[in-house]
Amino acid sequence: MSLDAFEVIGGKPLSGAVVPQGAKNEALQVLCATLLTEEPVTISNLPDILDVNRLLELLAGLGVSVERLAPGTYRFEAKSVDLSFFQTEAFRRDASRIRGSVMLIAPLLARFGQAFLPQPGGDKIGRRRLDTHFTGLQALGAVFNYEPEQRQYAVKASRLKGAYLLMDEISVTGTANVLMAAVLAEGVTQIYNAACEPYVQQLCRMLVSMGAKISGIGSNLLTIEGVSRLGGATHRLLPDMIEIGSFIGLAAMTQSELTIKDARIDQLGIIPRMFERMGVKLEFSGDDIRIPAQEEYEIQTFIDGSIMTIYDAPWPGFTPDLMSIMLVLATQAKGSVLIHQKMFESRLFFVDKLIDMGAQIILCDPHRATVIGLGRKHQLRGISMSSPDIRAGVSLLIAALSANGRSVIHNIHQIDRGYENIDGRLRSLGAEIRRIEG
Ligand SMILES: CC(=O)N[C@H]1[C@@H](OP(=O)(O)OP(=O)(O)OC[C@H]2O[C@@H](n3ccc(=O)[nH]c3=O)[C@H](O)[C@@H]2O)O[C@H](CO)[C@@H](O)[C@@H]1O
Ligand SMILES: C=C(OP(=O)(O)O)C(=O)O
Repeated sequence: MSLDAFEVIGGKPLSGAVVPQGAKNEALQVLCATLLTEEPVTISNLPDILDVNRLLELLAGLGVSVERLAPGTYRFEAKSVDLSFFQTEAFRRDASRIRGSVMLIAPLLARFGQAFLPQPGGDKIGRRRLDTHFTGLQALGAVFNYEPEQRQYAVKASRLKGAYLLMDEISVTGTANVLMAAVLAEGVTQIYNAACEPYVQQLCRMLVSMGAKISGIGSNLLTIEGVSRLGGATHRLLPDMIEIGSFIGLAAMTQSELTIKDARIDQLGIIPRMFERMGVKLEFSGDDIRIPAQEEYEIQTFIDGSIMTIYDAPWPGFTPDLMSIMLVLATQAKGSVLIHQKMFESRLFFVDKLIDMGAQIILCDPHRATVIGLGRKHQLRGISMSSPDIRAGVSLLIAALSANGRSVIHNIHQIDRGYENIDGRLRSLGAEIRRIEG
């Protein structure tokens, strides 16, 4: 049996400073982009997490030279790419484990004229369609084929030609894919209704430093003038904004004083403001965020006195990946909030575990949950539970750290997908947590 569970003894305030890891979702994009050139690309601040390590293995399998220069810093050289790797069982297995593998498609299509992909993995949080990716690539001239029996996607193109694209939804990885095809396409491409999350902006910046011509970075209209080849680059990942939000939630729930160092506050959009709406005090000093120990926090109401709603939206709206953290945070707040998870259909079901721990939550439907904050009148109680997805997993971990007594969280490889050495870092803040068989 593997050590796939955490044992947590909760109820202890933590204290200290944390440096956020590099952003998981940015890492998955820029790693795929290394395939766009035969010249060396060096990327630093890569987090040591399951999803990144799996993608590194996929790149190595494709023949990319992957050289670790220092912890978190790697040099990539995609000089001789081996497309026969697509036919291997290793490729099928590893590519279907992570969501990020979907972004291998466009760079391979753009540089070698073909790509295959099994149904990519990632969180099981409801339907996650890929239509936007493929209709975008088709508009640039690719021929697309889906084999339903094998759940396998294939694309081919002898040449890609720039076009005007109105994306049918704002997709983060979809935008990244089409963008990576467009940079090497002939002529001008416009991507309207593009996603503009910091992950996508960072990918654009790295592509520009490789020689791509992109304007409109940070907006929902990207204009790309294709070039015939791209060169090498050096790129550093932003701190992971979802991890930053997770630590803010952790500090408030456990009444701890924590400092998040080098948080790139300028890149966090409305994330800090949303925590402030939940009553969490934040102090900004330079690029650090200090969360003072707070006995209680009170959820604000809207100006007219009506109940607060927190809902997700494409950037610059509030990221769906922090909705579970907001929900758990609300369980101990003073006041009530409606959590409205608009994007994903199965991301709120973990509330059952919080209810078992003593939280007051009404799951209205798969997208909405009303939380009636306990206002610290009762502490949550430790229980045994299983982590359904990465963010629910961390939310349950936060709940367990704030709860009275012992909790066991199973299925923690879900958390390890996106949080580097989370138990070690929590221990250094004073948490009682260890890995056990599960
Ligand atoms: C590896 C990676 O980067 N994963 C992130 C990426 O996933 P990913 O790129 O897979 O997610 P998409 O942006 O494509 O869309 C997410 C889901 O929301 C739906 N949708 C999308 C836009 C919209 O306005 N309304 C709507 O309902 C889509 O149909 C899809 O089911 O972006 C998601 C949305 O920020 C994040 O949760 C994931 O962590
Ligand atoms: C949903 C997430 O990841 P993925 O898209 O890799 O499943 C996430 O990071 O919250």
